[in-house]
Amino acid sequence: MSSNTSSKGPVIVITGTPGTGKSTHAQLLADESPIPLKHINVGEMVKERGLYEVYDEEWQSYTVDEDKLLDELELLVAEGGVILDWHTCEIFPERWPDLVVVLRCDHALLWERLEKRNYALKKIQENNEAEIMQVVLEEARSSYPEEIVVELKSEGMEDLEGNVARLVDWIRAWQGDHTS
Ligand SMILES: Nc1ncnc2c1ncn2[C@@H]1O[C@H](COP(=O)(O)OP(=O)(O)O)[C@@H](O)[C@H]1O
Repeated sequence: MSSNTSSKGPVIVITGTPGTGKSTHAQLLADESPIPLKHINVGEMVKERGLYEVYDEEWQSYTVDEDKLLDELELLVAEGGVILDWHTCEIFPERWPDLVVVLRCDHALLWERLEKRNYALKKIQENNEAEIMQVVLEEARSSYPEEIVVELKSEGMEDLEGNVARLVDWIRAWQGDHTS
């Protein structure tokens, strides 16, 4: 069980390979949630607050300073009512999330989305392969209890709307369980 049972809102992790739709889902969920939720784009936070050790030019990515990042996030998570949006989740302590959503996307569609972002070919290939091998899903399953990990398809607008409606229902149920 999460440590956030008495807090003002649940802690929801939205994870998945880059391009699967995490930020799109997190933003819509924050807009539609019956409880105010703060959308934390962890990748942006790492960049803005300098929570990294080096920037790797070759892979166009940051090597995150995990201790610093966890210290910053701990304060936000302790308050509750947050969506943690990141392409990896295993560094978040098991006690943090009430729900871990893993978004999935057909790899050919994902390739197109990442091309539109002008990612280098090598980075597109790496992410494409990670999606095929369901790396993030396995990571989530090995880091958190089975019952809080949910795999959702994110290929079209109907998926997005259906997923967010389902998550809003989950938040209402959470609210019911945590209101005395
Ligand atoms: N379910 C979906 N249906 C249609 N387009 C989507 C869906 N999910 C994401 N997209 C599109 O794919 C791109 C990547 O989405 P984004 O939310 O930025 O992914 P992530 O945060 O996982 O990197 C965006 O252009 C977004 O509009």
